[in-house]
Amino acid sequence: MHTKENSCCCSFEDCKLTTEWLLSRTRHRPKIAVVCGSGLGLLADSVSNKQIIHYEDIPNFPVSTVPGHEGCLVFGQIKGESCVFMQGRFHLYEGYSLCKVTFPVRIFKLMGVETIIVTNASGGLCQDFKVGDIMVIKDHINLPGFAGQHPLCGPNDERFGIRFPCMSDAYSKDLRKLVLDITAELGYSNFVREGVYCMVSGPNFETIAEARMLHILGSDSVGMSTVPEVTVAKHCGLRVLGLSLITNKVSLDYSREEKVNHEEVLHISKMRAEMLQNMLMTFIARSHQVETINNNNCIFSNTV
Ligand SMILES: O=P(O)(O)O[C@H]1O[C@H](CO)[C@@H](O)[C@H]1O
Ligand SMILES: Nc1nc2[nH]cnc2c(=O)[nH]1
Repeated sequence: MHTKENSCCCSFEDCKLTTEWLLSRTRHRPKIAVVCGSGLGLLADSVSNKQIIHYEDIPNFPVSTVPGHEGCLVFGQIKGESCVFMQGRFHLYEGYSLCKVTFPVRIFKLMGVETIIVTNASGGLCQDFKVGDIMVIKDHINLPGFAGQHPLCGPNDERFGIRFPCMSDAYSKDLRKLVLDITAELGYSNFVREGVYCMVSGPNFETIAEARMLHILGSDSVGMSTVPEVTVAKHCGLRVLGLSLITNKVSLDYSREEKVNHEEVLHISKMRAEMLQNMLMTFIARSHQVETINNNNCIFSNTV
């Protein structure tokens, strides 16, 4: 639980220091950030004029501890658009506070990023979903947040955003429409869905009773990430697109014998990364078509 004393390990000044360090080491000025989910680091393969910076070299940055999360920032361009890819994200179950988990999102904001694309691997709860489907995230359920594990708990720094941000439109409707149009053009509509992602803390996968409960609550897929990053992104006025790769079907039935494991998650992610990459490249090239920036909350913008 957060207390007043330990609630913020990543102050505005810490963020500023890290941002200045990065801006002094790269000429890239990304407008789009992509967070790569488990096994999805390959998404950065199509970046041109690459510059790679390892997390361990960046002041205040956490390091990746989970297989399938490489642990570096990849700066460069996709079809002329300046981007940064996070090859490796941080999770609550790694022992990081949610301030640390979401630290990179604030750094991106301070660097001048306007749009964040958050990807993940998740388990399908919706019975219509198949392994390998891609779910465009329409909304989320912040289950740890209900219990006080929330990245915005603690003193609110108005330079990032307001105390009580609205979350009913966390995932930009315009960006969702654009990505759905693109998937139709690419002929991917048969395996692209829209749905609600639920975050649990992990690290264990769900019991059957838990999975049934999440399904009844309206979750279409479940994972152990994304929601803190999206919450902080929305708080500071970034436009958000969320894409969830269904790597396994979550069992709702005591008679099912299949058992999920992380290796299988990584295997499916790698198999589907190319398709996701095609979607992302086209999306990034056309994202400027959607001009509406969610800047209502943040009073601080790229003036570090
Ligand atoms: O959400 P990402 O980072 O894609 O990873 C997902 O895959 C891992 C479990 O296999 C968990 O970390 C879960 O959250
Ligand atoms: N909690 C959870 N996270 C996942 N990440 C990938 N698959 C799953 C899953 O089935 N459950």
